[in-house]
Amino acid sequence: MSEDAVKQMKQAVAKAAADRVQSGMIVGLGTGSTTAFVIQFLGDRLRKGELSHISGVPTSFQASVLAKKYGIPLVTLDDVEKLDIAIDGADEVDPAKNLIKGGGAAHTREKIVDSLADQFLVVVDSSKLVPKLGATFPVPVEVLPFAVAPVTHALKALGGQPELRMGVKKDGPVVTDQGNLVLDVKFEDIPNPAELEKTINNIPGVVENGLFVNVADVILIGEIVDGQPRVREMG
Ligand SMILES: O=C[C@H](O)[C@H](O)[C@H](O)COP(=O)(O)O
Repeated sequence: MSEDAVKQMKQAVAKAAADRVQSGMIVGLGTGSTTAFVIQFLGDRLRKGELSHISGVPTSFQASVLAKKYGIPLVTLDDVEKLDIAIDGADEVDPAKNLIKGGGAAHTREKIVDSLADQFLVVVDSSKLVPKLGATFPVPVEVLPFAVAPVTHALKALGGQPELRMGVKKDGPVVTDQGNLVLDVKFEDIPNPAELEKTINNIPGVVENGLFVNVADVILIGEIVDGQPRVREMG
């Protein structure tokens, strides 16, 4: 699939998601290349007067910067108890609507914000659909720097192959918005994602992992059909 085709799929699904937001809503703003388009489209709708009085809860520094750029007023979790909708991307989606997230190291805040929404809407291009979680993507695990060694041992004991995520255009490891590190853990098989999500989070020193089980309400998929971008909802 060409880069241009992937961009078209992301834009199509992002527009469909932004069109579902209504005036007055409190909206969780996800992180990543797909949700960057969502934030841009929400800004466009505000500017055109199609939408008014929305507030965004950003899931990362990136989302916050983009929301400010596109004129979306922001609130924090100190200001609101719940959200009307959260729109977020994913790295993998299985047929049961379970996800792997955290390719941008933002999964900790994303899980908090996404789980507080009345509706958690996931936006992906068709390349993210997998028959089973873990097929193409490792599970990102945010870890306190102090605990990287013991958490690495514990993840190996669970059958995973953890690798410290390294920076691009920055020497040394990726540091999350919370000041922690990320271990990307490849598992040969994830027979029970719900159980693995809980087991990993139970390791002392783990802040949060990127398995999102039973949290997504709606999955919108951008795809190319007969050369044209199209959006469908996972049944
Ligand atoms: O940490 C990042 C997030 O979980 C993203 O939502 C996820 O990595 C998908 O990003 P993208 O839309 O860029 O593929």
